Amino acid sequence: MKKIAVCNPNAGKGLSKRLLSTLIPVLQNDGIEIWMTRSKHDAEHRIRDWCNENPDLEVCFIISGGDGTMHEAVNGAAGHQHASFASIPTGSGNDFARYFGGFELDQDLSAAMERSTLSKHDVIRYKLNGGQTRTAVSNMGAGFDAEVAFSANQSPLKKLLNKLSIGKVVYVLFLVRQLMIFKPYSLEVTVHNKTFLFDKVWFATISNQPYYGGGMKIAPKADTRDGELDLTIVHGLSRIKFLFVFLSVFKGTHTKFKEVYHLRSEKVDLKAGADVRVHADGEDNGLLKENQRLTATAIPSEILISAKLALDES
Ligand SMILES: Nc1ncnc2c1ncn2[C@@H]1O[C@H](COP(=O)(O)OP(=O)(O)OP(=O)(O)O)[C@@H](O)[C@H]1O
Repeated sequence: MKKIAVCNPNAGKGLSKRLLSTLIPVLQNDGIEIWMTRSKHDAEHRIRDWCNENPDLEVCFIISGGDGTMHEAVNGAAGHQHASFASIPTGSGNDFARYFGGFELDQDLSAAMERSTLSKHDVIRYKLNGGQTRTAVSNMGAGFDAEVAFSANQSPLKKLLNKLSIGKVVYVLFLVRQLMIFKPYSLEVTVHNKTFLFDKVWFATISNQPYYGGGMKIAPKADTRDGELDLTIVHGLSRIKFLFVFLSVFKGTHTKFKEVYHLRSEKVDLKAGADVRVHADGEDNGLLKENQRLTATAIPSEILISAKLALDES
């Protein structure tokens, strides 16, 4: 099988650049083709071009980066019947690798991949504001969390703090800022042909697997082999209580609060009462426009993942 390593030097708040000096000789030694991404969306475009030129070749895209790079890779390869994916987690969040299992930087990668398991998993197929259909692997969401990530990533402060190796501080600063200014919104949710209205929503997350935001267990029981999506809505809270509940997501204990609504369905349809920012696998997807829809469907056994451990063994 052809193996292509797609390496994002920008992942891990720049840390990846240093890690790549260890990784590249290993990849070269294993005879793996190496692509360095040159900009945002580069991985997606190059993978799409490669798949169009080689529709019948079996390929494993080994992603050295975080969840955003994996998101781009999976979208680039959409429709290619013979693609699989593996992760060498060098991002900041790495929720894909946290759940599926990633490969280490300095090991004999080819040998490790020989011993690994290939398994099929569900993905989230979604449409925003009636636009193009896209895929998320781990999760997507609308509201507070998407706004924190967006504003932190836009900020010139981020570059400066990354240089000082304290890049995570910028998220804390923007979390506090959003906590003060975020305006909870109303949300119409349609599942199983029934429509529910939620008021004062802080965020709504659609999960394929438990983790998001770098290890927060937002949907503790989500499973990528059940053909369903887990919807979590946090609503009707004061700012102070929201902070408390948001922090409890790290442990997955938020589910006991009455303001945290959860359900499981193969399809979810959301309509917001205001413009709300959306992320997919932590990547900014722009705004869900007022009175427009975000529809998400679980596509069973759609993605082939090469991982160090079968999930049953982990
Ligand atoms: N050469 C590059 N220069 C600038 N940005 C890039 C480059 N290559 C990829 N990117 C972008 O870098 C962003 C961050 O990548 P990624 O999400 O993989 O890392 P991360 O944010 O550190 O990890 P995680 O998503 O797991 O928290 C993505 O939006 C991706 O499109």
